[in-house]
Amino acid sequence: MIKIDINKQLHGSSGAMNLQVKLDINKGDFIALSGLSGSGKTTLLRILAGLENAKGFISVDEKVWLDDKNTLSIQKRKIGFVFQDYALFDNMNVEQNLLYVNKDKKLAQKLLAITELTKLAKRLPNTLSGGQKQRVSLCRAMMNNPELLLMDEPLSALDPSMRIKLQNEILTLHKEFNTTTIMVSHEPSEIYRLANRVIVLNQGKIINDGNPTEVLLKTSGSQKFSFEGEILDIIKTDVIYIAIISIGQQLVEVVLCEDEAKSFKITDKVRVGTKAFAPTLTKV
Ligand SMILES: Nc1ncnc2c1ncn2[C@@H]1O[C@H](COP(=O)(O)OP(=O)(O)OP(=O)(O)O)[C@@H](O)[C@H]1O
Repeated sequence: MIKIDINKQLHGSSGAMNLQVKLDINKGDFIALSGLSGSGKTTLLRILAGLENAKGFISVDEKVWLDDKNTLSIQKRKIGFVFQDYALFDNMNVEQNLLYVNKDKKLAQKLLAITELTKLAKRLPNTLSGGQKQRVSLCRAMMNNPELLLMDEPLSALDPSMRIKLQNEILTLHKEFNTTTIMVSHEPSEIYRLANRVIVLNQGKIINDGNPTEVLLKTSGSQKFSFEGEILDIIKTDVIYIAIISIGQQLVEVVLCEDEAKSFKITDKVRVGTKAFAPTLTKV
């Protein structure tokens, strides 16, 4: 069990903001940490890693990492940290990057095999693709036998097919080592696939905490579908108005009556929902 009860005064984009997080995490949990830009996600990970100080309390399996009197140093916390920008040692090959953390060759070989990197063990990082580099940094984080694996948007720089490949490898590693994990992610499909719990931060506070279905499913009442989008245009035709809304990569049209049209404006963020049709699926 990991117990967290911390606070830290931050300089948010609109003035002072108190990061205040109280949280118990079960061993083996995979937590997705989500929330708007500037809500405090990275700072929370950095506090857990010991890279940043804060007031409060952190304990991992009864061992105190932070309290009023003591702050356990980064080196003494069993943490694995995976950053968006890989942060590998460029002058060391893949295997050396792993063995730098821990000389356990057997573990290094196992991790490289799981992530299909065995053949690349002697290559330098700058000869690897982004996806391969991120697999190396994931392996390197696991070399520490971490009690807590922290990942800050590790897949956001990768293209969609590489993202899915890496998601599968993260899942395989999680099944194999059962490492308690906190991963910053904004991607619902990624969160759904990987996490068993989602925590949403806003202005430094937890505003939502639950399983992915509870937190991510945005339909309510009798709504069958609901998507978030932005109004790009509102066009008046004979008697009705048509709102052009961008949702992901697509544009959709929604018919509005005059009163509705007047209550929205271009650039409004909206939720498009529907109640009364039976959806069909076709492969694309
Ligand atoms: N050490 C610090 N002292 C004071 N303020 C800080 C400190 N570190 C970060 N901040 C501020 O706290 C706010 C939260 O930053 P943080 O990077 O944690 O947000 P985030 O949720 O990770 O955002 P993003 O999704 O954009 O990465 C920002 O406004 C930032 O400028």
